[in-house]
Amino acid sequence: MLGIPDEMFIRNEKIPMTKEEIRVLALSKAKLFHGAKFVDIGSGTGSVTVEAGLYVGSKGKVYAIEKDPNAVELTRKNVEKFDLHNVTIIQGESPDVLKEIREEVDAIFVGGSERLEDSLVASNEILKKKGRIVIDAILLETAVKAMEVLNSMNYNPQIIEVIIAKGMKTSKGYAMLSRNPIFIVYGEKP
Ligand SMILES: C[S@@+](CC[C@H](N)C(=O)[O-])C[C@H]1O[C@@H](n2cnc3c(N)ncnc32)[C@H](O)[C@@H]1O
Repeated sequence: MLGIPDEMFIRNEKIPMTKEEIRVLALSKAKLFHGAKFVDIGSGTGSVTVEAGLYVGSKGKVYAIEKDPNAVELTRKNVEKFDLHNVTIIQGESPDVLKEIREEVDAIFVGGSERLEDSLVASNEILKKKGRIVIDAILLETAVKAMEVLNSMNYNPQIIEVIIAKGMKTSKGYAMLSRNPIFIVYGEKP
């Protein structure tokens, strides 16, 4: 079951989190399954890592890659909070540290888009055939770049724009608060 409420994670206002509804969509586009091997590039708070770790279960595996030491610590705390034992946290920058993953994986999520093109090209090296890459982008330029690179690798990329508002209870009723509009780009390795 996907969709852990955001409130259940330990958070840090300086580290932006992929929101609950976006995680559900992104991981469904990744075609995650029980036993899958998954990579989270730019794990930040660890919300996607935790969600994926719970979903793939004890026979699956999650690699969380994060360059910011504070975010690495936060990922570690959330992995511990959810008592996960199938997560390997790798501190460092993608694509440099992707070579530390010495097996093929089923899906890769890119939530940290610095050095995007190089990360996607290196991701292709460790992804199984028919495996999926999913990129979460706030900027239009990031989404366009992701589409271009996936196209050049024959991944037949798709893109969706997600606009969600969540109800917040006030004294007068529910106010619908906007979640950041976001692009999700995804494609499958031929
Ligand atoms: C939007 S935030 C985190 C989103 C994360 N999915 C979450 O739910 O918390 C993006 C993170 O990616 C990291 N990042 C960006 N580019 C990266 C790269 N090339 N390699 C590793 N980490 C990266 C940043 O340090 C930041 O913590």
